[in-house]
Amino acid sequence: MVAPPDNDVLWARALRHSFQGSPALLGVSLGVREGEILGLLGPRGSGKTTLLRCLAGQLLPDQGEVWFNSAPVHTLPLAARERLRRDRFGWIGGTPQLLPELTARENAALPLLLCGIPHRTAKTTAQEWLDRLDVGSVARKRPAELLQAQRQRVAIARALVTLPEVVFADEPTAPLHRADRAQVLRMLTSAARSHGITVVLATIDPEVAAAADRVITLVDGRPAAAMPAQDREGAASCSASV
Ligand SMILES: Nc1ncnc2c1ncn2[C@@H]1O[C@H](COP(=O)(O)OP(=O)(O)OP(=O)(O)O)[C@@H](O)[C@H]1O
Repeated sequence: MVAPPDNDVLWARALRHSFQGSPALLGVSLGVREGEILGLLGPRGSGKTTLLRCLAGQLLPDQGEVWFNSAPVHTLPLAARERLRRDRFGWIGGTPQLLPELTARENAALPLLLCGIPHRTAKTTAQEWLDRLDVGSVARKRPAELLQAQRQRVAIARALVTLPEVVFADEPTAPLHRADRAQVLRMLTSAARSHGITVVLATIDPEVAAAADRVITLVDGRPAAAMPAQDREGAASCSASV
């Protein structure tokens, strides 16, 4: 096994994965530096979510390696990967999945409570993040009473509330109206930058990817730059800016 470079917080080598024989990742290698915002840009079905899930330890790749802070993730047993996800990572999906019986503030506070933070502190910290994301005024409402855009802001607050080392964001602005997108993206990136949080941001939208420090374009399960030239021409609509 080759050890990853010391300055990469996340490092993946030659990741391959198929679902029921149909390939989703065809050999992706990448490194993410501490505090970096890395964009993964690609059309639907290009493997962005599968790559994020492998990097986050949610999914074990069929082949290849994932390292976090110079320790292998792909060889960890399930319970250790779940701990890693709970304690060190945050996840923002394209559809906010909040617990319906909890208020917005309780949802945002949940990761802190799971880490054993006292209730009062967890509530105060969650409220601060909701305020920062402009949903402080709906903190006592339950998800069913919120607009989809508000639910997504709560989900983003929940992902940031523990100040995780890495946030994986899979189309984080997808449920938002166009006017809201830039603002929410700015909040996410400025919160990440001010706390030194590394972000891996998957998106289909080049405007969203432009918020990243560096962009890797995926096409058909591999980085566009790694494709043979004749294939790359066909994928010119989402060209790489690595
Ligand atoms: N759980 C799954 N079961 C079966 N096939 C899957 C599963 N997840 C992804 N795939 C397939 O793997 C390929 C890559 O999908 P993936 O979701 O990683 O791409 P994506 O770039 O994130 O696309 P999207 O923007 O649509 O989410 C697609 O062909 C998809 O249909």
